[in-house]
Amino acid sequence: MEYALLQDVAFSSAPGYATITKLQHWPELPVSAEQSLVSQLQTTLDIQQQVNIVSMAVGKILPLSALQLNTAVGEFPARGSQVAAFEHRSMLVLNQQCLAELVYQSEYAFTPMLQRELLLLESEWLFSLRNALVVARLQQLALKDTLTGLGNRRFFDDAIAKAVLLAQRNDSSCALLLLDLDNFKQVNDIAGHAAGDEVLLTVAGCLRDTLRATDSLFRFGGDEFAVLLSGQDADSAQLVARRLLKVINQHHLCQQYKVSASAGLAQLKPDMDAGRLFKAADEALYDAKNAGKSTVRFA
Ligand SMILES: Nc1nc2c(ncn2[C@@H]2O[C@H](COP(=O)(O)OP(=O)(O)OP(=O)(O)O)[C@@H](O)[C@H]2O)c(=O)[nH]1
Repeated sequence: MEYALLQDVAFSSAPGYATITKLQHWPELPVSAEQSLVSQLQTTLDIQQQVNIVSMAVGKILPLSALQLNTAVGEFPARGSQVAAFEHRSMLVLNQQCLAELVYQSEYAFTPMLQRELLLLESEWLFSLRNALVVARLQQLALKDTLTGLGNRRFFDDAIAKAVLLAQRNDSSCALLLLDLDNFKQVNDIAGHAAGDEVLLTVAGCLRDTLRATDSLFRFGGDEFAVLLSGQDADSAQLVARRLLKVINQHHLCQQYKVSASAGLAQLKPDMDAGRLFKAADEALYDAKNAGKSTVRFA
């Protein structure tokens, strides 16, 4: 079970450099200096914390300016990292599986002897890192729609609650757009489930390409999608909604299958909580469907 999941965490491509921040803010770690690196790493399954532990250990070998772990589940710079003159990259491999890439930066050159020391240190990390990657991957999977990779309903429930709280605290805008495809069922009925999946992937692609923040996109299952808009995007939500519908409705695959999208849009008002915002958008979507589909209605 564990090893099958590991296929998922395989590092497929080497990401680029990450943004790095200042050295003096490196935090104190809640582990004693006497503990071995392995036992320190075993205290946490959090990748970021493991990176911070390793960066402290590397700091005892050489004056380190930056450390970043690049994985299939994200990039993890050690807090306090800053760009330096010399860089050394190392692939972390366990049982012939590439777990991650580790990027070191220092104002001092990485001599062959230093590289050997770093290799020894890396070897102490591999099992803890493998376990942390599996956990991170499972957490990601639990929040993602398997077909499109968009956030799922569980992710959405959490995200809308946070977005509403944030908007209320900052006195900023927040809007919710609910989309439902029109005539989607017939794609499955006429062209088969695979063609239906292709249409759903196409719509997800249209949403991704049209919107900036992909983490505000969700699929609830079936042919229902949600878009959470915050700040300036929420202020121009009507424009965004019309643009999204246009992109979907004009896509050649949607036209081929005569699929379009209907949408309901609601803006957060002072007396609303997340539940009421959702209800308002849902009612607007219902109105859009009743109005003959392929249109957007505003709450
Ligand atoms: N291909 C595919 N179909 C799915 C998936 N999930 C749900 N469906 C199908 O999506 C359809 C959604 O039904 P409806 O929303 O009633 O279909 P519709 O034709 O768009 O109805 P209107 O919204 O009234 O236009 C059902 O036939 C489901 O079986 C999926 O992951 N892949």
